[in-house]
Amino acid sequence: MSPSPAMPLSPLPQWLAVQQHGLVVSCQSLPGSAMDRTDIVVAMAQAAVDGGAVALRIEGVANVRAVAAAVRVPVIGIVKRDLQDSPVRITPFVQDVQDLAAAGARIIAFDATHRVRPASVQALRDAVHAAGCVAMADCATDADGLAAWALGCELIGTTLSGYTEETAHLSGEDPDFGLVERLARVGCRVVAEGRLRTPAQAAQALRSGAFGVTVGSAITRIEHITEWFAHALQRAHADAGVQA
Ligand SMILES: CC(=O)N[C@H](C=O)[C@@H](O)[C@H](O)[C@H](O)COP(=O)(O)O
Repeated sequence: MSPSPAMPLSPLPQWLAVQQHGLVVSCQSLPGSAMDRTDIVVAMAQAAVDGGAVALRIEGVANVRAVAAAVRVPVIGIVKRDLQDSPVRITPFVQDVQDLAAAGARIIAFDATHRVRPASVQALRDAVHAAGCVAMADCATDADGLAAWALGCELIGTTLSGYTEETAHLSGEDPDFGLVERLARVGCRVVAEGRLRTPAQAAQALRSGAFGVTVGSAITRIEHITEWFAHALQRAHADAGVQA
């Protein structure tokens, strides 16, 4: 990305400004898992708040409604859909935005990547603002982030780095600290999100210039956490077998 002059920060409501440098916990059960129940999502959300989360990222209108009623911190609402004619999954429709706002989300996140999509980034941003909410643009690249920031989205998430065709080479890698740093350096308000697994990585994201940090799987997806440990044991066992 060619260097560009720092861009002015878009205004942020006071209730969100005070949460700068805080931890957002994404409480998203894997679809169909034993944890995929609204009462469990609410319990995870409450436990995350008790642990110090300043905001929660919640998927699905019913889950957003239940969590927003149960906690005092802001909810970042999303809806995930698997569409036939677009790779965009996160909050693809204007109607999704309106439903999330009605359910109590104060921040609404949506896919802001440059891909074939049912609703433009601008239309989604307009709908978020018309509902009186804060717009979080889930991005994969510098170009996505800069475009969303220029459109007036208040938060730029690195959520989709590693999850698009263009960035697939980054999947399985560390968090995309480079993307956080480059976008923050040119003046974007960045939320680091995606593949943050440890407190040290969360701290590194802040040092890279992030406004806030979102952690999901490493806190709320027992299946993933268990797999990480189980695979580590299998690898250690296999290594020991080779050495024996
Ligand atoms: C790519 C995509 O669809 N990400 C989703 C966005 O809401 C969630 O599945 C992630 O859990 C979330 O972004 C947090 O990331 P991590 O679970 O790596 O901490």
